[in-house]
Amino acid sequence: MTKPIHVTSEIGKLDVVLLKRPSEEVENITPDTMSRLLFDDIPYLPIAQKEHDNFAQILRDSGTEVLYLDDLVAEAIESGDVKSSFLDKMLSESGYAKGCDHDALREYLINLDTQSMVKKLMVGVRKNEIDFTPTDLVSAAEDADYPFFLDPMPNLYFTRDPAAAIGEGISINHMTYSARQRESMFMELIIAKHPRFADKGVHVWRDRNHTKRIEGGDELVLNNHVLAIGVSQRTSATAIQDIARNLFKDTSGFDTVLAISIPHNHAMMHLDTVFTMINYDQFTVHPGILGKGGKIDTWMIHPGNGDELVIEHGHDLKDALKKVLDLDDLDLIATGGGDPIVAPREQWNDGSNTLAIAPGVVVTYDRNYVSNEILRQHGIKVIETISSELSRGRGGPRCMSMPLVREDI
Ligand SMILES: NC(=O)NCCC[C@H](N)C(=O)O
Repeated sequence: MTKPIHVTSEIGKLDVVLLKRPSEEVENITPDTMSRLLFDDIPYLPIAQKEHDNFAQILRDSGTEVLYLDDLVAEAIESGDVKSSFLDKMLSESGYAKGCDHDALREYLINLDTQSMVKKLMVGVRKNEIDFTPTDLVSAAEDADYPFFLDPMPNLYFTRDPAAAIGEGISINHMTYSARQRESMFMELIIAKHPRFADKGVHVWRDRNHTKRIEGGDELVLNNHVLAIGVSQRTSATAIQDIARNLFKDTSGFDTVLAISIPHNHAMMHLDTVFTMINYDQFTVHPGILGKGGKIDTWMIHPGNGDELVIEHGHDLKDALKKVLDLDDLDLIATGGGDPIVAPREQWNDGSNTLAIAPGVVVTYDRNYVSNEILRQHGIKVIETISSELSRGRGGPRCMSMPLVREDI
């Protein structure tokens, strides 16, 4: 029987995927909180939902089973009978370990049915929702005008980042910014308590109880023994070495981690915003990540003695990919055709962030029409999804999907 998690490539036919339909958490973004919540604008929710439904339907029409995060979380809570303990953990990680505001929030949330409680945790709790005025010292010292008890989690529709499926296991991530750190609690809960995953032999290659950061947008499964990881704004060297050690010593089958350095900025926050695998030997690459003469820093990591890692530094992405994939040649397809105006414009709206649903078949945003046409010229089948509002969160089709099962290639 297929395992609940089985991902041995970026391109094998997508059988099962995890999505999160954007909901009212997006309507809790304000101009004041926008940049801290990692958004560049405020999406218009009804259109964002229509666009997301369109994306989900494309996947279903391609034979993919679509699971939704909030459903799995509610089912895991019910099945594990952990409503109370999960709520306490969430409140604690939201800054309310105890005290009168903890008690008021707890009272409000625990009395909701499980689905409503889960939704509320994701959407956030505004101060005016609860008839309660904190009188404790800590609250008095805080900004009285701040509108939320619990911050919204508007980035949840980017299911790619809080966790990553690798082989028959998962990395559950300690994320970089506080705006997203609580998100991975949901996947931790699902793996531990949901009947589809719990006690089904899902390995946790690295859990979220770390201080060093890693995010799923940086974790690309190139094949059944090679993982590429971005050295980025969101993923640290320590976390890369940690997960490499765990993969090498466990039963993962992985023997190579290829770390790829990318610029540390918001537009290119993860490796998958600038580089994705779309066929056995074809990749999208944003030319902005390549330095003089097309150079880029890479580190090929292999197991050494005991816990040691053997690390080989290089400067050529194509060479490194040819080596780890055992290919004579490969096709790096430049976003926007490498045009100095088109490439950064389309990359900004995730023109490099393609989701492969089978070898040579990708889902992309329709707005990146230059890059889409170039992909077609390179023989790729491109299925476009509508994208005016979803793209305001700075993530594309790969960011919005977490593959759980792919066919082997
Ligand atoms: N893998 C990705 O690149 N995900 C996009 C995440 C966008 C989100 N607003 C963030 O900044 O984390």
